[in-house]
Amino acid sequence: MSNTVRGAAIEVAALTKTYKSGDHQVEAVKGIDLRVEAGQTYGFLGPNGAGKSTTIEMLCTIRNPTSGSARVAGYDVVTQRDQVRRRIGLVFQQQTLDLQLTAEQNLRFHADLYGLGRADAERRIAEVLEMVALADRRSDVVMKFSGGMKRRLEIARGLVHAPQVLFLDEPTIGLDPQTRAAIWDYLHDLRQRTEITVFVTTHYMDEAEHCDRIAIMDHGEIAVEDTPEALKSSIGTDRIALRTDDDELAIARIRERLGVEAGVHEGQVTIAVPEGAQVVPRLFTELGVHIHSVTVTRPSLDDVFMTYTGRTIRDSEGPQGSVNPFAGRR
Ligand SMILES: Nc1ncnc2c1ncn2[C@@H]1O[C@H](COP(=O)(O)OP(=O)(O)OP(=O)(O)O)[C@@H](O)[C@H]1O
Repeated sequence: MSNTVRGAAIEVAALTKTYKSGDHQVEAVKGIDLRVEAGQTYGFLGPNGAGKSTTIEMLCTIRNPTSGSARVAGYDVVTQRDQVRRRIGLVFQQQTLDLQLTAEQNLRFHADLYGLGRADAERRIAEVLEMVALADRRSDVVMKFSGGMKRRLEIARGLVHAPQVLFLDEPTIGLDPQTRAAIWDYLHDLRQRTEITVFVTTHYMDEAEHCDRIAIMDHGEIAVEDTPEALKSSIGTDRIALRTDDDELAIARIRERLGVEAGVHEGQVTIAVPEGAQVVPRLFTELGVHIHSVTVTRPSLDDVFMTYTGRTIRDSEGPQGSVNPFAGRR
């Protein structure tokens, strides 16, 4: 099977999904448009409940759209489901390996499902095991593997049938930083060696930096879509985070004296201003509260996320959001 798709690997137009939940309806996806070029690594971000899983499930033909259309690897996800399925690889959050089988047996089982001939299967299995640095563990039962090794094997399995588009839903969730970094190394390597398109959801903003483009979804809509660099430049402000003796008073004074809205994020009073370093002296003279520490940072993808969703990605995992210092900037 050729690994090359010309033009768009994923094309989505006015895609919607409405769930019926008891006597009311949930509009999980509200008419989104997306285009992912072949060969790109595309990051799909958003707070919990934004509609990411629903979207990815529609793209993978697991769920039918309510309306609109989506083409993956050139085929329609509803009317050409089998063609789509043959050309995509899936690595979802749930662990789906057979722990009693060896690494190689798990991959062979998958190769059989996709109808790969014996010679092709052997070649691909050797290649993908090499790619995720598990070649020397091919004969070990998966039960003996660490969390990171299992994840790598899941990725290898998603690649056995040489898909044109690989869908990764939170591929590094719960892994330690070294293993996360290693998995991204494998993904980069994969991109160098093949023309695969990778569509990935993540809660880790540092990982989103690896993507060629990012879409941030919120409340069933695409809030913004661009390259990581362009998104960061679009913010145009620095972020100041303060530890104080009295956050409430600090927030009130910042509003009163500086005319800026502040919020508490991850335990720090946070504001967004154009030239952060120039504002710091005023904080000390005008707030009248004891300031333990101040940090000024240039815009990061965390700030981008906060600007467009009103939450940090870590806040968004909690039960409630918090005040958005970047509010009104969209
Ligand atoms: N089977 C379902 N029936 C009814 N409502 C659903 C169903 N699946 C999801 N939803 C609702 O649709 C909305 C979007 O959910 P979805 O799981 O797609 O979001 P998400 O961005 O993937 O979130 P997470 O990061 O938590 O996985 C939510 O309001 C959710 O409660």
